[in-house]
Amino acid sequence: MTRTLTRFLIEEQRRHEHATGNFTALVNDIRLACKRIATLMGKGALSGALGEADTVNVQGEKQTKLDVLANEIFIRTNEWGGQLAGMVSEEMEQPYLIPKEYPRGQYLLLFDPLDGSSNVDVNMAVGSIFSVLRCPDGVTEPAVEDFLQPGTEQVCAGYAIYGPSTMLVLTTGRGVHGFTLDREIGEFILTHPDLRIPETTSEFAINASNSRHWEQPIKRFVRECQEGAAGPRGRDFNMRWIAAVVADTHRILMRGGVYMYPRDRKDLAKAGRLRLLYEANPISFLIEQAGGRASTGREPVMTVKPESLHQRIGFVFGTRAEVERIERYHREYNDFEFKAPLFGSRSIFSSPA
Ligand SMILES: O=P(O)(O)OC[C@H]1O[C@](O)(COP(=O)(O)O)[C@@H](O)[C@@H]1O
Ligand SMILES: [Mg+2]
Ligand SMILES: [Mg+2]
Repeated sequence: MTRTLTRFLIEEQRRHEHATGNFTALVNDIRLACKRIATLMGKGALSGALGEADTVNVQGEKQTKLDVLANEIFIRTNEWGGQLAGMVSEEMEQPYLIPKEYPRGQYLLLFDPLDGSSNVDVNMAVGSIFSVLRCPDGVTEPAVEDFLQPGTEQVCAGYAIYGPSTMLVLTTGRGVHGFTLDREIGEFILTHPDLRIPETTSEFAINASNSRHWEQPIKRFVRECQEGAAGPRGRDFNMRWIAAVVADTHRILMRGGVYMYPRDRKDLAKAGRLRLLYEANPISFLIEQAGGRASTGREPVMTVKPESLHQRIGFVFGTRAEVERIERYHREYNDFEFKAPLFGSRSIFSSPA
């Protein structure tokens, strides 16, 4: 008999002598929210919910109608169960506290209800990303600070990807496991147990239209990939960019690769494009649990102490050896920066372009 997500969660729960079942119930509610969004996404234009809403979120981005609906689904599906004390969403400026008519629990849920919003109207893969933290003991009305926990404090992280098939991929700190939605029985079936990222890769992902804003270490890494067999890497690389980090993450968990949305000079006020708490941290937990590495380019993402709910961060993740190479290029560049007068324009960092 195939193993369902429900069975997987119960078996995980049985491993913890003092487990109350609250965590299992929480993940089951998150699963239901993702199924509801999958059904909505599957309707496409028939849902009548394509296009932009006339609202702007805290990031200053125009919201799509589906951003708003997906957010509503996550809130309504998870608020009443009794496992949560509060939630944080990409689409809401302040934390959402569980209404008084519902019991409050010991967990905090942080999520990106719809990732890859720019793909929605063109029927491309999108997803939902979530991270679960413990609410500090004795806190029933969590304040912003209670959510600002480093990624290492996550008890669970995952995403749902709404593609040709709907999958849910998660970790509770014991490996990464992928479940495929069997639409006939409405249950997620364990189809990809113990995902491991391959040790080597010839695939990189970055939005090349930003190249003039990149810092030198990223320019060097991408240039060397593009030079391929004719350059210092001595082999050819291919490029992919889905414009939905959840889908780029899924590809990398399936067959390896390296994703970069680095800190750049496009908007110096922003430390990057992706959000630390509900995009970079949950993806980092998954990637590291699958044997990869997740970094800002300079340090592991999950050790970064968050300062605000919607802070952005430079993000590089995937096949460990490639991320370590990018980190080495940053260190070498920092060293070079301090000794610049000696090297002039002939250095490995000076881009020919
Ligand atoms: O438009 P760009 O620069 O390619 O950025 C794409 C990136 O932005 C995102 O769409 C941001 O996420 P949201 O869609 O949740 O806002 C990422 O998923 C994706 O990797
Ligand atoms: Mg997103
Ligand atoms: Mg989003």
